[in-house]
Amino acid sequence: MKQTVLGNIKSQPEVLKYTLDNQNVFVDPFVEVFKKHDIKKVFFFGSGTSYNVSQIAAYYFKHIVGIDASAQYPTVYQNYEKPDWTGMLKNDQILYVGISQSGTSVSTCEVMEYAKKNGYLTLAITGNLQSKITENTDISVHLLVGDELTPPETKGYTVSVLSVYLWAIGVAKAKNIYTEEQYQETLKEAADLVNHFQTVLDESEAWYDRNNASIVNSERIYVLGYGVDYGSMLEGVLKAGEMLRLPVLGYELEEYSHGPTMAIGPKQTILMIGSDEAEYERMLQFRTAYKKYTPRVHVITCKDIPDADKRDAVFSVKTNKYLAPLMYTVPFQFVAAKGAEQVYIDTGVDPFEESLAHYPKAK
Ligand SMILES: N[C@@H]1[C@@H](O)[C@H](O)[C@@H](COP(=O)(O)O)O[C@@H]1O
Repeated sequence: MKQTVLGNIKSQPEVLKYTLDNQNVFVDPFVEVFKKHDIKKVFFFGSGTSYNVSQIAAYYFKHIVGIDASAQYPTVYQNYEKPDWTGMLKNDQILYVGISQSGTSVSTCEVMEYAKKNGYLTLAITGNLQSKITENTDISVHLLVGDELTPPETKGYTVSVLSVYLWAIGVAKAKNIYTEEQYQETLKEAADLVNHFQTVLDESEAWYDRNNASIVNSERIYVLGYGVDYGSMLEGVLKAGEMLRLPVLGYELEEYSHGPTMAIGPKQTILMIGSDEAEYERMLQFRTAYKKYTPRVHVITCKDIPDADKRDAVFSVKTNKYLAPLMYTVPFQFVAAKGAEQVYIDTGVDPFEESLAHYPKAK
């Protein structure tokens, strides 16, 4: 049967559970690199959805593992950055991680080749272990998403975020940053979220269904995020942009208040993503202010909002701020896929036929 984006979205409870249950496949080889080498810095690379995952991965490695980590656009990195501007690190203290579900994104493959040629440690995570990216990396591990045969990635995103989270807590355990007890506790939190993912889907779809009329009729959509959910914001922008195809703009929460607000109007939709971090109260302050200019203000969170209304998606499933991006992306998946369906866009077809972004698939 032909895959659909909506079908892939709805398969997430199952595919996330499979990923969690089989995590040794991709966690063990990754943690091994940290056991063998004194890694001081990690670069994460990816394109599109996989770049957005890289943003979240870098956050995890900085804030869970306590290591220097960053997400980079492959081409920008290759042309304008250096592995170590201080010149103090040895090659085997720097790890390059390429994230590519297909394994064929041109710039991600190229930056990994560049890193390998220059003698740095390279590791890829991909859904296809025969793909191009695996030719250019020391180690390739399997992204357990199965086939995603639609042009936009949805389940690929959540499986990738869960995978990089499991990497981070696995490394935290190996480096004694987490005690065995803390590790088990965090693993349990991940399992709890995965086991409740059907509720996340149901609540996201119900939220979309009660708000769809105003969302698909927006003159533009703004997505605002902060902290770890800066990456969630990027993914929200990408999904709505590639499927619903309305003008969609994304900003860091505070940054949006510096100018873009001059254009605010009643036919604009503002979607704010909020985890349990320093900016949470600030987001609620902005929510009250923006509501004076447009009624279409939505907060997506699992924290309590004292005056939550039907525009907000307040999940009954609760989780920590690191895992929350897994669920906060789901409302955007529905905006993108169901919204597209309602305006007769076929998300199974990519109308842009130029094969510039990807290498051809391995046979
Ligand atoms: N339209 C897709 C995006 O949805 C995807 O995120 C990107 C990266 O793909 P990959 O993860 O396979 O490198 O490729 C294409 O551009």
